[in-house]
Amino acid sequence: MTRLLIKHAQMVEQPEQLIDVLIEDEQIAAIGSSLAVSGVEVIDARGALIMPGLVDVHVHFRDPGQTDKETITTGSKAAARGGFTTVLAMPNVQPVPNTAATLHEMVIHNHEKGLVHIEQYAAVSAELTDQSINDLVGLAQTGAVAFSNDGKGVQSAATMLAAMKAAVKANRVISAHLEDNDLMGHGVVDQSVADQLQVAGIDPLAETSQLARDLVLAQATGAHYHVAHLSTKNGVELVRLAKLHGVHVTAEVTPHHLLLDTTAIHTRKDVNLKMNPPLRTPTDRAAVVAGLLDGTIDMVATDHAPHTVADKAGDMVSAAFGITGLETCFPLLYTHLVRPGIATLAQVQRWLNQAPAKAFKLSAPTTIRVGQKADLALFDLEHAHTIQADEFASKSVNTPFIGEKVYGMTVATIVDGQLVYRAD
Ligand SMILES: NC(=O)N[C@@H](CC(=O)O)C(=O)O
Ligand SMILES: [Zn+2]
Ligand SMILES: [Zn+2]
Repeated sequence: MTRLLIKHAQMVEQPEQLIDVLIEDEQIAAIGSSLAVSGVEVIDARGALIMPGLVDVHVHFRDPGQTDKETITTGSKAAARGGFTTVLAMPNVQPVPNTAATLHEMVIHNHEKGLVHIEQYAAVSAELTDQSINDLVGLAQTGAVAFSNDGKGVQSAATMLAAMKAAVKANRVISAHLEDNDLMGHGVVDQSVADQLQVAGIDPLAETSQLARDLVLAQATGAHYHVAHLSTKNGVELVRLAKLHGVHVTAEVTPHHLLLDTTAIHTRKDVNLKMNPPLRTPTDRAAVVAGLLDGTIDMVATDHAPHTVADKAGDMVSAAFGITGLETCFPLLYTHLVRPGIATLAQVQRWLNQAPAKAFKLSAPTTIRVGQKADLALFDLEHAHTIQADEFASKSVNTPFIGEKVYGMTVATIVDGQLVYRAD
C-alpha cells in the first residue's frame, strides 16, 4: 500500500485550523488535527493551502503533430506544477481526432504518458474546418469528453446547428472558439489598437456575432453550449441574457483576459501579448472580471498554448497566436484577485475546480473528504516568487508573465494518491 501523510495544511473552509491528511493508495484515508502514522512519507505543508486538484477545460498539448512545442509528458508536468490534476486537451493536433480510430489512439497515449488526468476533446468537423460534422455519438462512445473546433470558429450556422443536435444525442458539451473569419480578416490585435500599432485589427464583432448566433441555436436545440475564452463586454452581456432565458450555456475566461488589456501592448514586437482572442480594451477586461464575479462566466481556463521560440519570433504580425498558462494560473489569480480582496479563495476553488468538473460532468473530486480519490494540490500563499523563464516544466515559455512577482506557487500535487509534483 502506498501511504502519504500531509501535515499542517489549511483548507479553504477553515483557514485558521491546520489539518493533516493521510492518503492510502488512491484515496484519502483520514483527516485530523495531528495524525500520528509511522513509516509513511510525510509532506510538511507548513501552513500551505490544500485544495482539490485544479481542473482546466482548455489546454493545447500539441501531441501528436507538434511535439517540438509540447508533449503529453511535458504538458502534464506543466499541469502538475500548476496544481492541475485534470485537464481537457483540445483537438487542434495532427492528425485531428475526427474518427474513432484516431481518437482512440490519443486517449490511450494521454493515459499512458499523462502524469495527470488528460481528457480529450474530439473535433466537431473534419480538420476543424469542414462544413459537415463528424460522428459525434461514435466519438463520445470512444471517449471524447466534449467537442470543439478550437483554433477555428465554426463558420456556418448550419454546421453549428447540426453539431449541437448531434452533441445533444451524444450527451456532451460543445465548446466554441468564436471567430468569424471574414470579420477577423488578417487581424492580430484588438481593433482599438490596430491603427496605433500599424497592424490589422480584430473586430470584437468577430466574437459577438458568432456568439449571438450560437446562443439562439443552443436555445433551439437544448444543447449544452460552452463559450471558450470569452473576451468582450458585449459577449458577457449576451451570455448573461441567454442564461436569464434558460439557455444551457456556460463560459470560461482566461487569466490573461482577466488581468491584461490593450494598454499592456506597447509595440509590434510584444509577441507574448498576441493570442486569440486578442487582449481587449480596459472596458472589456472590467466586464469579464465583473462577469466572473457575478457568475455569468462560470470558470477560468488557461488556453495553455505553447509555441517554440522560433514560432514566437518576429513581430506582432508574424508570431504565432497564443501563450502558455498552466504554471502561472493559480498564482496570478491568487495574487491579483484574492490578495487585493476582489475575490475569495472559495471563488477561485469554484472557478478552477467545482464549476469545470460539474459543467463537463467529470469525476474529478471537488471536496476534501475521507474516502474520496486523492487528487490534491498544495499552494504556498505566504512567500513571494518571481516567475522565471528557466523554471517551467512546459517545453515552451511563451508567457508575458515572466518577471512578475506572485504568491501562491504550487508546493505539491497529488494525482490518484501519487505525488506527481513537489517544489524543491
Ligand atoms: N489561443 C491561441 O491564441 N492559440 C491556440 C488556439 C486557440 O485557443 O484558439 C493555439 O492552439 O495555439
Ligand atoms: Zn480558441
Ligand atoms: Zn485554445
